[in-house]
Amino acid sequence: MNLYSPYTEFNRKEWADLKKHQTTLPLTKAELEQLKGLNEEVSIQEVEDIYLPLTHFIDLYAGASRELNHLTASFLKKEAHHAPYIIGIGGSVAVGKSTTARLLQAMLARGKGNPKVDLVTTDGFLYPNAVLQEKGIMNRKGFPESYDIKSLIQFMGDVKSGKPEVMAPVYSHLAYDVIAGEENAICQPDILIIEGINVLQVKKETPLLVSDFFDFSIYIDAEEEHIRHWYIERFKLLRNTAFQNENSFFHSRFANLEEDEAVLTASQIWKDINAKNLHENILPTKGRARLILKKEADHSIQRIQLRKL
Ligand SMILES: Nc1ncnc2c1ncn2[C@@H]1O[C@H](COP(=O)(O)OP(=O)(O)O)[C@@H](O)[C@H]1O
Ligand SMILES: CC(C)(COP(=O)(O)O)[C@@H](O)C(=O)NCCC(=O)O
Repeated sequence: MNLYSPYTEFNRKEWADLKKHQTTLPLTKAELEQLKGLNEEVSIQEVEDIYLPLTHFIDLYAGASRELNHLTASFLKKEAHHAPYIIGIGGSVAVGKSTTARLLQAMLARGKGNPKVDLVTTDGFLYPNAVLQEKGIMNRKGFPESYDIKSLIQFMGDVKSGKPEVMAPVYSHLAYDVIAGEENAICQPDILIIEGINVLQVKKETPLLVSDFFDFSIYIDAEEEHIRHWYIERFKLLRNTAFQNENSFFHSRFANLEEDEAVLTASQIWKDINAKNLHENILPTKGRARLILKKEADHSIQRIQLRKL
């Protein structure tokens, strides 16, 4: 007997067949290049097969959610306030969350009525390095205790309740730290995408969860061996690019590593930090996502699972 699964599963072709006929691609190849992260592969075919049906589906959901807000307000004899449609994107370090988030942002913004779509990453809510050092958890960056989860939940609540301007702190991968005094203003977007490894986590210390504010959620999935490989390849690329910048936190540590040393270093960081975090805190949240996108070794999405309930 097959166990009940809360997900309906599609292979790539089945999913691609769901796209509306005669839809023109909202992105050019050049724009796609700009949105791609380091060591990420996304083809125009991927946009057509995966992201076009996905954008259409989210558009439908967002429209229905706006309608529901109006119905609820009318029932309560209140004015409907501006509540953004919030999409959470989770998954491992180096799985390609930021590429998916940027692609969705660009495509949703080109949809009917040209909605205002903002994107925030949860790394801005990491404690600054000085605080992590004080707490003795500098090697736990990305683990639940390294985030100021209360500020993140306050931020989500303020955005969802339609505050005219909510400030999001900014993280720099170059400085490997939150940038003191730098913030992005989030001003009543129609859609907010929030991306980060921790967005689907259940933390007992706070009565509310980040995901309580989500209208839709996506988990980017792949076999660990692929993600590990992507992490190491990206580290090798960073050694020749970002780490060469003298302002990079990693400049003095990693810029002059030989190739084999770089592979060893990246493998060690993966094993000690990111793989541990994946097993303990990220993978267990997969089943909480509305949609799971499973990537193969070439980064292409080949399996899509959509929650039935
Ligand atoms: N040390 C680094 N220096 C510069 N950029 C980095 C560094 N580490 C990660 N990045 C970039 O930061 C972004 C987020 O990376 P990550 O948190 O691993 O999530 P994902 O790969 O799932 O988007 C990616 O675009 C990646 O290329
Ligand atoms: C900053 C991150 C924790 C990701 O943060 P996110 O935006 O997912 O909240 C991650 O990219 C990271 O730096 N991890 C620490 C180990 C490492 O340097 O790979």
